[in-house]
Amino acid sequence: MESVKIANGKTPVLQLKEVSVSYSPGSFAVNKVSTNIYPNTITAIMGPSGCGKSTLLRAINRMHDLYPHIKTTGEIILKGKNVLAMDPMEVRRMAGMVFQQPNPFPTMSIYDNVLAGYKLNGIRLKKRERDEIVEQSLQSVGLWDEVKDVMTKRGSFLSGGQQQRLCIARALALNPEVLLMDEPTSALDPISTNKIEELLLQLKKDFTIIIVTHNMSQAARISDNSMFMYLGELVEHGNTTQMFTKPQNKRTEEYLTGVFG
Ligand SMILES: Nc1ncnc2c1ncn2[C@@H]1O[C@H](COP(=O)(O)OP(=O)(O)OP(=O)(O)O)[C@@H](O)[C@H]1O
Repeated sequence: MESVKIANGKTPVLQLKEVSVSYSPGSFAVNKVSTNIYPNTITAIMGPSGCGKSTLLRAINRMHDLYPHIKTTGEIILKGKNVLAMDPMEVRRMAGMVFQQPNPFPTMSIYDNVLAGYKLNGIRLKKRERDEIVEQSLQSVGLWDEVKDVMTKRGSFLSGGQQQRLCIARALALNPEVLLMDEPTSALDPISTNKIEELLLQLKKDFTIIIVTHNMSQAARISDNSMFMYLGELVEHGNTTQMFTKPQNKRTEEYLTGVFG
């Protein structure tokens, strides 16, 4: 398993040690995945449908906790903290999640949507702090100029691409250590997709991003490193350019060349 080539001289922001997830006893949707994710990188998780990409992403921010029958084992260390032993609310503050379908809270204003994480965490802020966080978060996703005069309108008033940028702003508002994105552009048109891709390249200067994608050209365009998963296992994790030109594993090569997928 490739790991040296992805180290960027910094301490890993996220460490996975033999992480397994099972939906039913004896079968593993994610099977002993171990690797490190380094700061200020974009990591693409690729692999055929059902290989465990979303399951792994959800394990990182403890979303499986909502269902007691789902068992997660191994160690997930985020910024030195043991995710599986932490308060799930704190984990979700440190590991922001963005989904395939833009999901702003439909009855909330754009302004309140950006601050939703604070509300859920019961964190009270002064009006000046709220205004600052909203402006800064919307600026960082390039949405401020488009929405600053319609801040009281509902999030659902925006276009799909704008809604997705609002959801990214909502995650960034909490200043997460890692941004987890599950196929964030697959419901968007090419122009909105392009905008999000450019945005992610900007955001990696300040954040660490993990993105599940079925779109190999997207992975090649924006990611520094790629993980290839197959049947719940992490087959290869390496520098994206290297993986696309010289995959180490035959399965990775077959997937990338379209033999299966
Ligand atoms: N809630 C669930 N209950 C039971 N099994 C599940 C559940 N969610 C996923 N699985 C199973 O776990 C395995 C991994 O699914 P997962 O959704 O993580 O794969 P994926 O690689 O993200 O797939 P896709 O690319 O199609 O989104 C699959 O066999 C799937 O059927």
